[in-house]
Amino acid sequence: MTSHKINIAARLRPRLDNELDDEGIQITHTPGGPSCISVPNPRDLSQTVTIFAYGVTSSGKTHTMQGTKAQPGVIRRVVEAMFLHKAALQRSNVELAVSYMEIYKDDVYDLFVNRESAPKLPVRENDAGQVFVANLSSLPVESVEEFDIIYSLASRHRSVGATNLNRASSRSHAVLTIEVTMTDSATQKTLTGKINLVDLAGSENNKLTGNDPTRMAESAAINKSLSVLGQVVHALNQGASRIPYRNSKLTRILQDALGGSSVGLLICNLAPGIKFRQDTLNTLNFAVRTKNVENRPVVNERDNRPQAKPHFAAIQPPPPKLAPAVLQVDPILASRVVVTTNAAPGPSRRPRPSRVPRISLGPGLLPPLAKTKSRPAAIVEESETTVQLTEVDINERIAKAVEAEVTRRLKEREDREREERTRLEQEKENLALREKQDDERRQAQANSKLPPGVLTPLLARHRDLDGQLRARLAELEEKYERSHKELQLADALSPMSRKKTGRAYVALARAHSEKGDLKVALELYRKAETYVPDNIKLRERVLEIEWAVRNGKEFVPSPKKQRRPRGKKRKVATLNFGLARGREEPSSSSMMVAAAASRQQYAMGGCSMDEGEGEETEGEREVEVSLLGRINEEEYEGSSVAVETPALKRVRSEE
Ligand SMILES: Nc1ncnc2c1ncn2[C@@H]1O[C@H](COP(=O)(O)OP(=O)(O)OP(=O)(O)O)[C@@H](O)[C@H]1O
Repeated sequence: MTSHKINIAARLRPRLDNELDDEGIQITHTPGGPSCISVPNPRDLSQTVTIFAYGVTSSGKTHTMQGTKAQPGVIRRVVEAMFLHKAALQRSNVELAVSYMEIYKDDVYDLFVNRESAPKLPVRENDAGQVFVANLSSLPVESVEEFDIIYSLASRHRSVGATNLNRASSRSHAVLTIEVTMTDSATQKTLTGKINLVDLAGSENNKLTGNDPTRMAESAAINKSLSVLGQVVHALNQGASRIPYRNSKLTRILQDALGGSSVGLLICNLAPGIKFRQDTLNTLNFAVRTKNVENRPVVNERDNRPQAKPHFAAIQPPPPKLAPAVLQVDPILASRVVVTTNAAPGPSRRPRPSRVPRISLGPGLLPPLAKTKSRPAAIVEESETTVQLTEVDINERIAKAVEAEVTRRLKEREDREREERTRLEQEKENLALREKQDDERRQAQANSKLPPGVLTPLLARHRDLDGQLRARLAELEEKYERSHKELQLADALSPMSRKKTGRAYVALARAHSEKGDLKVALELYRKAETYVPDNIKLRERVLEIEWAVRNGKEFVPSPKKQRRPRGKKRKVATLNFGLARGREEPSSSSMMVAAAASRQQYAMGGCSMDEGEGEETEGEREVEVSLLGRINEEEYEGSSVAVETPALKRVRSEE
């Protein structure tokens, strides 16, 4: 099914005899072209033209806008043209003023102010919905030469940096605005307008530009703002209900040039070469999308003559006297909204919501003509009845609406102020409460403090204990490691070898203990224990030495008996040797000899054994036998010392 759009026609009746020609509506007919009905809109005080240069970095945007002395750029040419035009206008007084700003990393700076001292300027919106940069200086210029001086000085303040692609790359978006005020001396009408000349920073690929961290940060801000610019254009083309102008300062400032009431011109700067192919495509795509953005330019005219008298003033009673506040805003609200029709062929777009905040209409106020198309039935009816109203009625209604609006705004302001006061009071209370809590906490801390001098010794003791504990742990670990290894070794040995090793350790330990080297002796005794774990005497010796070491006491081993001459010992040892070799069942006497010999050997190893004559007990004997078993004389040769014990004597005498 094909769709048809509704065609719209407008018919303006001629003025009646008693109506003044106040030029409230102007119609322009172009033969064969579109006709235009325009109504002045005091809410939009500027007729604006915006020219902006767009393209990848190093594509020639600055060259296009700024140019050189030999090849002047767009800015110089525009100013020249304006002054030429000014000179041609004999009857009018034309004034030009220039402002110049840059948007660097999404902050706005005045380029007429020295960069070091330039503050960030806020972007604001006035009551009529127009966006402006607050505190931006505007300098009047009288000639092209004067402009040249001002402009070249200000351009030096612009943020420029070297990249791989451009040794003088603009790091900011620059917006130069020329405001024109033209007053016709004869008619006292003032026309205002302005032209924005924008040198955008170029989109950047950090790989190609080789940016350092500073440049990267700038590049991120540039790319982000350009991306928002693309989103704005896209949203405008889609007829979106929300246009993201506020997402960057660039789009916010250029709001009027993008879907607003200004005439726009986009210059696409393209860089040659294959490395810019994708950027060229991007730029051209952006241009195609921007081409579809519709702006609604208006003529801005202000009438400086005294206000025309209201119609039917002679026959109607005077309008009611309004409050002073109402009278102040009356001229603004008495105007009507802009209605611009364009009969040019082409696809019509969905209506976009106006960016300009409109004053809410009170009951009885005539709805604007532009809205009649989509008004609900109730409003349509009302508008039909209001056709019969006189000018006085209309003024009365307007006055009432204004009054209502002013009251509403005042109330709103009061509410806001009240909220702010409440918030501040609440904050104060919170602060006081927090301070009180802090004080209480501090007080509690102070009260809970220990008396001076108590904590220090405790801590010191704690530190000492800590150190002791750590040392003990290290010692235990080391011991465990060692004993573990020793145990493994002991397990691997045959019983005989274990005994031999045990004896060797005992002998060494004894030697050290005699030298007074108790710690080493203790270690060696412990090692010996690993190999002969069941020896009670050995255990006792270990405990004794441990105690002596722990308490710093001297350890006095039991005194050694006088050693027997070597020959004698050999004799005994030979006897024992015979026993061992023969593997005979030992007789009780030979057992005694073995026991006696073993006792000698053990004593030589250093264990505390009773070596006193005739003092040998049954228990000792058992220990000796169990520890040493059969003695192999050769094992002890060289280190053994024979002692003539009473038991040995007995054995001898029996033999
Ligand atoms: N039409 C041109 N004729 C001769 N030289 C040009 C032209 N356009 C650009 N250039 C040269 O190319 C270089 C880059 O140009 P320019 O600085 O204007 O690029 P840009 O797009 O502003 O870059 P950026 O975004 O990095 O600021 C400059 O040296 C400039 O003189």
